Amino acid sequence: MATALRRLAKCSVSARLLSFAGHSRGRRGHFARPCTVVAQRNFSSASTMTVDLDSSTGIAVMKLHSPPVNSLSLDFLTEIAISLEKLEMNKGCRGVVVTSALPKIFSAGLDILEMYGKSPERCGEFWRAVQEMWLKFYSSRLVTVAAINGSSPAGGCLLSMTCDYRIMADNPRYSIGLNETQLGIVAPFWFKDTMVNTVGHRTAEIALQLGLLYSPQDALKIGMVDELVPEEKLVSTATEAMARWFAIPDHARQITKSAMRKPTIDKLLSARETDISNFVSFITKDSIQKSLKLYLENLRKKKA
Ligand SMILES: CC/C=C\C/C=C\C/C=C\CCC/C=C/C(=O)SCCNC(=O)CCNC(=O)[C@H](O)C(C)(C)COP(=O)(O)OP(=O)(O)OC[C@H]1O[C@@H](n2cnc3c(N)ncnc32)[C@H](O)[C@@H]1OP(=O)(O)O
Repeated sequence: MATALRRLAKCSVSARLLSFAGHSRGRRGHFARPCTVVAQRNFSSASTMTVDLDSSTGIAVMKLHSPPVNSLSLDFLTEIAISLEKLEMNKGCRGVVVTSALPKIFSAGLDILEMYGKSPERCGEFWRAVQEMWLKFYSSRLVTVAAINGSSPAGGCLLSMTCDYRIMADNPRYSIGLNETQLGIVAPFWFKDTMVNTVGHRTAEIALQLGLLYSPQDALKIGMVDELVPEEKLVSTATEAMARWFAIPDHARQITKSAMRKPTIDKLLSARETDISNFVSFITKDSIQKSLKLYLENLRKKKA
């Protein structure tokens, strides 16, 4: 623990985030390199991720480790966003591979327990963290590659779709997609926009309404993921893929990325508070709370 805190302090950064979308604020500095950041929930619980930056390649690997299913709670979302921000501020870092340290699951999506039985204030705080994570990843100056080594429903799929490139383990037991409607909830406009930007309007229309979860093969067919590989080759393939992106001058790639994504980012930035109040009033409705309760019960029954 003491070692982890010391490493965290050593890696602490303070630089203005080089964000071409212009919405992020930060501090100036750099990591000691090579560097392992062990993010600690409340600085006292088990680690929720590791971030290893290889200073010789400029590639960081962010491994999510929040058992049992990497569900995205307020704390975990905040850790993820802060970790990306630290990498952004490190001039030695050019790209990040996001993957899971858990077997069979990339991320189970947003933590349903953050949306069930919580006060409106807490729901609002949670939703702001979801927005923040999306904004940071979608606008990142870094090359971002998702190495999807397990199932990735809803918010997990969203996280992967914020990346520049997605490689998934070719295992028919895994699935990926925005399945919100299956829970009786609705993917907000910026989840929808990210999906449309990834797979196109018609495919997104069908997938979102039906809350479809795709096998890796089907996800490849619709363009939700870009490549399938055997699981053991996932991280090495991601590192190789990164080389193609690194071959392009950073400024040209970043400006192009911004041109592609800025309208979608600006849409959320200009409606952030309204989006939070829409979420809070939607999620705290009795009928929606009942749907979430039922969904949670079914998850538990499935296990029993
Ligand atoms: C008018 C309105 C207009 C606009 C709307 C405005 C606003 C928008 C409103 C809402 C938007 C919300 C967007 C939501 C996004 C989401 O991400 S919701 C989460 C969706 N996720 C899922 O559906 C995944 C559910 N989980 C699973 O399918 C499986 O757990 C798994 C495939 C991921 C893993 O399977 P297994 O390995 O078999 O593991 P278990 O199922 O046994 O699970 C272990 C343990 O974990 C708990 N759990 C699983 N997922 C979650 C989760 N997402 N959150 C919290 N907890 C989760 C599960 O219940 C088990 O718990 P225990 O039984 O051990 O206590």
